[in-house]
Amino acid sequence: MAVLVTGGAGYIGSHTVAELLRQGEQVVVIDNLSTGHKKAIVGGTFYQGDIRDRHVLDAIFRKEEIEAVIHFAASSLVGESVLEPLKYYDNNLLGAYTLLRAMIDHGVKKIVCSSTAATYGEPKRIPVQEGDPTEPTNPYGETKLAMEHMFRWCERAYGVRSISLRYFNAAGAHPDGMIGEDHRPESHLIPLILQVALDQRSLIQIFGDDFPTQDGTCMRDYVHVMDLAKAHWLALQHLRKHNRSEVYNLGSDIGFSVREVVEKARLITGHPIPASVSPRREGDPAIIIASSGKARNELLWKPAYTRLETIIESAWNWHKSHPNGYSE
Ligand SMILES: NC(=O)c1ccc[n+]([C@@H]2O[C@H](COP(=O)([O-])OP(=O)(O)OC[C@H]3O[C@@H](n4cnc5c(N)ncnc54)[C@H](O)[C@@H]3O)[C@@H](O)[C@H]2O)c1
Ligand SMILES: O=c1ccn([C@@H]2O[C@H](COP(=O)(O)OP(=O)(O)O[C@H]3O[C@H](CO)[C@@H](O)[C@H](O)[C@H]3O)[C@@H](O)[C@H]2O)c(=O)[nH]1
Repeated sequence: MAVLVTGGAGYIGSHTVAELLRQGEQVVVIDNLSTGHKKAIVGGTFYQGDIRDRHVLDAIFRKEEIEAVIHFAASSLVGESVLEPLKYYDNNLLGAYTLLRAMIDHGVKKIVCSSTAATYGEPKRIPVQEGDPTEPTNPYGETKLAMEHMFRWCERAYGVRSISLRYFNAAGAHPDGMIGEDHRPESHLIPLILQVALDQRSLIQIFGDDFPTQDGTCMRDYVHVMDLAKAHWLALQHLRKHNRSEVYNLGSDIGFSVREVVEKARLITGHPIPASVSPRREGDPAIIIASSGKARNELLWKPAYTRLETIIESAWNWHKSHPNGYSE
């Protein structure tokens, strides 16, 4: 039996495929390569296709023996989602719906899916726990929350069990140096900062310094992509053993401001990394920091790369050795 990974050519998906293969799982990947890279798929059987295309899904479910699905395929940029909300309803909600419908029709009843800290919006308390209010401040978080709810309703009606993993800010790269982050255009803070360190950009723009935080810049919880990958395998094991739906936060449980991230990157790269302050980016909450105690207790998740220095160093190793990402 195989695990179907949607979005396995993407950043977090490709690291999870590597981890699943290391654990001895059979892997099948579906990806439309809209933001992913064929070179990032380190093994398994690859189908190039769109999860909103029922014919492709039917062909995969008929041909492969799929036991469970790990679902990454989505659009995931906060700023873009404010400018193009319908793209998010289409890809994230219609995508999840079409996938779920196909799973049900083919008798596949386990799914681990990528959710996000953006489901909380501006958290009511820090660190944020899974039972806290979810009030997204952007369409991206809204569509991921709707996806979570859809899975929960389908548990009762069709017996589908889901684990939704709400990741905080993914960063870092595989220690082997074979895969890493390559988004085009890049919009995430750490890779953008490292592009400045590689002299590919002249400066990093800090989106707002008037937030209610210690230095006025947004605070985020950065979690290593290898730790996220491991959590997916643990979640799959949990579903196999307990057959129960759950939601888990996945973060390092420590917050760093944008200025602190820039400062740490200066120390690690030895580059001055010029920065300038520009207006706030719409949809950005001031502070998001996880409480990941539930995942640590129930999934026995033990993140190995929790220090921000280690996370930035690992990303820096990838960017230095692949200055043009997968294009080389
Ligand atoms: N990167 C983060 O910090 C972060 C944080 C929280 C949640 N997430 C979630 O994790 C998941 C993966 O994020 P990522 O950073 O690896 O993104 P990514 O863009 O690198 O990966 C997404 C992959 O899905 C594919 N894809 C997109 N739409 C598709 C479709 N309709 N059919 C088939 N393939 C499709 C893309 O080609 C890409 O390979 C997303 O669901 C995202 O919302 C990411
Ligand atoms: O050039 C930049 C880019 C980002 N930021 C700031 O840096 C922080 C992190 O931004 P970014 O790396 O774009 O991540 P987020 O917008 O926090 O979103 C990420 O983290 C979320 C979970 O917290 C996920 O849901 C999203 O998919 C993922 O893109 C935010 O405060 C941004 O305003 C800047 O100041 N300048």
